[in-house]
Amino acid sequence: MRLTRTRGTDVLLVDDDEDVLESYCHLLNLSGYQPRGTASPEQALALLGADWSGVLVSDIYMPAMNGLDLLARVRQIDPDIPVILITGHGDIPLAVKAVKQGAFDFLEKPLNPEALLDLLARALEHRRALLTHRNEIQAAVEHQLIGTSPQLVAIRHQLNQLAQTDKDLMLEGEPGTGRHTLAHLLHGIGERQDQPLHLHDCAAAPGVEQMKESLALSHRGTLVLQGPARLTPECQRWLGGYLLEQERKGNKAQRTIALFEEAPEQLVAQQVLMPELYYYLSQVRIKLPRLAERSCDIIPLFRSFLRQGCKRIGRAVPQVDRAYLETLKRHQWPGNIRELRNVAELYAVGIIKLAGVERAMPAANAREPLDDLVEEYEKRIIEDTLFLFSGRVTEAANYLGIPRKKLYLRMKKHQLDKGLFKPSS
Ligand SMILES: Nc1ncnc2c1ncn2[C@@H]1O[C@H](COP(=O)(O)OP(=O)(O)OP(=O)(O)O)[C@@H](O)[C@H]1O
Repeated sequence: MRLTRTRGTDVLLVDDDEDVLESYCHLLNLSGYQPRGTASPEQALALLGADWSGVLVSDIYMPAMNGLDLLARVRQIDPDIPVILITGHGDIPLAVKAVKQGAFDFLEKPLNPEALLDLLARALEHRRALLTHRNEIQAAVEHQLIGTSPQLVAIRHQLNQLAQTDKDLMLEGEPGTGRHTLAHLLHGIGERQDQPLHLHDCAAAPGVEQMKESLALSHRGTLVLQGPARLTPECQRWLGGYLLEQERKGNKAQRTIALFEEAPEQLVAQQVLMPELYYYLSQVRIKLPRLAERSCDIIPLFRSFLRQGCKRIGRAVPQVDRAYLETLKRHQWPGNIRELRNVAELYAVGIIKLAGVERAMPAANAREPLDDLVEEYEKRIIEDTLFLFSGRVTEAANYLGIPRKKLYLRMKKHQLDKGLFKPSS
């Protein structure tokens, strides 16, 4: 019996006895399956891929490769391909060993056809549900993380894999590089998605008792630690012990994601991050690059934020000239993606930043006296910025690069009330 590919095949059978293969295939064909059989485990392995939606059924005793070795090799291709092993009559210890090593289940010889069909139906359903879930995760990650740089592609891949585990981890990166975005995304695509995500500001709540409160608030969900090096040494040691204990126990009370702004190794060297907490958290780590280090993502991000900004205020997406896009690419982006988002949102409301000197969109009407135009322009910029920061004057002043007091004076001159820009609740 020769195999060419697994497409269209939902059950792959492996047995060194060709007659047995024939009879299994016959039974499965009659039951509506699309089986393929092979006497060669190597050939079966060559046919499998990580996205195959079928089930592998194999004899455990074969001269070329025993079923347990075949199982281990299948798990290297995709640990979730269901493998059903056929054991000798009464060989329960071996069957139990196979299940411990990841087999979906086992059946004893002589095979009971009904039991085989029943088990196959369950295994296929399980596999299909798992692949659907995997695809959903992938789609969510693709949709929410914009960018095609090699760094971002690697991060997406890491996220897809992490979403299928319950591992605690550390996320390192400068502010604005997307640490909170990744933490929320991981929570949203993982098994704890229906439970709370709780943010713990370690500088504001550094003690053990405060940590215990946050652990209770994130029970069954996700705890995001913002800057764990700001916790007291006592709290860090306590937390390190708690997390380790939870991991040993299995079935953790919550998943913990620690966000770092500085390199954790440096914090350990400075003796502000306790080694026990560092070693525990550093088992899984994702490093987010600065935006300037992945410049090919700048334009797609800008365009996406611009589209979102325009949609929110109900304006058509404006044309962006090439020279301006070049300016964006050359900028160093000390505030990373957050800064880019602000620039794109200002662009959406008509303010062009970063073009060497800030300039407005070409004036539609230049017949008024210059002073009036300048006044009008200043008022519009202040309005737009207040709109962008939802009436938060300090942030708007920082953005415009003027002292808060000066902004208040200009707001008074133009009779602008910050309350008008606050989102209505
Ligand atoms: N890959 C990405 N694709 C699209 N948007 C992103 C991406 N990464 C981050 N963002 C957006 O950039 C902004 C900043 O991201 P985020 O808040 O996650 O950064 P951060 O590193 O946690 O910094 P901060 O602590 O300042 O919030 C957010 O508006 C977020 O939606």
